[in-house]
Amino acid sequence: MTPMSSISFFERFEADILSGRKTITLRDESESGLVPGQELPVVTFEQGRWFCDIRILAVTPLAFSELDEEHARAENMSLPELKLLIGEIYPGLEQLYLIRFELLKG
Ligand SMILES: CC(=O)Nc1ccn([C@@H]2O[C@H](CO)[C@@H](O)[C@H]2O)c(=O)n1
Repeated sequence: MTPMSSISFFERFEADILSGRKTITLRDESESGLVPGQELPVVTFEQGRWFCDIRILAVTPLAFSELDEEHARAENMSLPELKLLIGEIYPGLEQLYLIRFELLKG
């Protein structure tokens, strides 16, 4: 598999990521190949516009049914909001991957 050289986020999460309020993302298997320590550019899903770089801290399999308040907090949303959102992005998908990251400054 070709290593991912950037990661995209919906534009509406840009402010949360830049302020450090959002420190995880939940993705499907296609984005699970990221490696801890890897640094990569972050672009908007809509326009492909760069807005920061992040360092990957951990990639862990996580079932939809295991989502809890702590995950929601790290997404800066409530657990019901998070479950609704994941259900919209990945309808019916049980196997998710929890990606923890930190914002690289400067
Ligand atoms: C193409 C594609 O899948 N793009 C995605 C997928 C997910 N996410 C965000 O990650 C968290 C959990 O899924 C939520 O905050 C999501 O909005 C995102 O911004 N962009």
